[in-house]
Amino acid sequence: MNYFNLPKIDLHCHLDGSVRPQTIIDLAQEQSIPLPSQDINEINSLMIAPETCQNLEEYLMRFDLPLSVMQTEAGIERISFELFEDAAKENVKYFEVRFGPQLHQQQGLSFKQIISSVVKGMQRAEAMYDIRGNYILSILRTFPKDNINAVIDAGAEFLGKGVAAFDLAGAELPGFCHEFIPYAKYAKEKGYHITIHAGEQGVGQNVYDAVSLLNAERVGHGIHITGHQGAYDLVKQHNIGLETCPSSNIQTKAVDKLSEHPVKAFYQDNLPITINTDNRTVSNTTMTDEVRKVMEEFNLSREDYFNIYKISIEQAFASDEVKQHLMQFAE
Ligand SMILES: O=c1[nH]cnc2c1ncn2[C@H]1C[C@H](O)[C@@H](CO)O1
Ligand SMILES: [Zn+2]
Repeated sequence: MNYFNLPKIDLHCHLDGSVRPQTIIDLAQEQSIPLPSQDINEINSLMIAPETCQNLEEYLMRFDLPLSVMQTEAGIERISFELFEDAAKENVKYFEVRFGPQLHQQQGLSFKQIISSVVKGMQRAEAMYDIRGNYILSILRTFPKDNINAVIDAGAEFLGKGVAAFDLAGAELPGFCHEFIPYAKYAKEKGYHITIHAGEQGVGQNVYDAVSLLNAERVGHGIHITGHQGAYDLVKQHNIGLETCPSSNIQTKAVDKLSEHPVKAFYQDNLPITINTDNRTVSNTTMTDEVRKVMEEFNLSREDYFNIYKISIEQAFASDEVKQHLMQFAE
């Protein structure tokens, strides 16, 4: 099967984990930021999380370098444009990209400037290519909470105009959801969709909490519902979208190898699974690669692929008009 040509939908991809290495070099030069090397291969290998990663925390250390050049409006706009361009060129028809506005204030940008820059880059790509998208605002779970509502307020202006949802990301501790109830409630009241990274690092209860306490409509990863019957049943009962990211899960040791990934078992049990990249540079992947890996490892057919494509449409935080557009590509 030609995986490159298949129409694809990516609902879980981080902007800062998906920066082109050459862009890091260009922007560092423009912004007079010293780099450990000027060699593109060296920069690339500094950003890719190695197979020897022990856990999610080690994986997350790869984001400092890209973030160092994502502190100006022009840099952020360019990186957003290029990510949508890269995705469009491999036939991604709809793309939800997430990022943490709190990580882009090192040089004093306001949340409005930051969010407006990512949206502008996305819209420039949408005008040039056959791709549609939305942004998801990720709050870092380990950061101080005093500016979370300011992020939500700044993003609310862009709802329906490039921003669609609220997320929690970063290291996953057991029980983290309890601390974020008022923030998720506030985001929901403002009109955000809710997706939460949960059940990535072994804690199925976190998925249960994300759905029951934070009103999550989808969860990032969610794979550890396998060890928690209550979470599994809740996901099934409420048709909660599971944003699986197989390569990333292997790097963070969420699973030991692809054959042990529960994505096929979930699919066979009619859970709404989607296939996504998580971080194109840090996980050294594309949607073409993720789809190929899953289909080949689990012997999925073309019909299975389009079932998953349609689940992604159903789970997308997109307008009805965009969903209708995406249905044109379905078989
Ligand atoms: O897979 C992930 N799990 C939890 N947090 C993640 C993952 N990938 C990236 N992040 C974090 C690191 C980024 O700096 C942040 C915003 O994109 O989100
Ligand atoms: Zn993620």
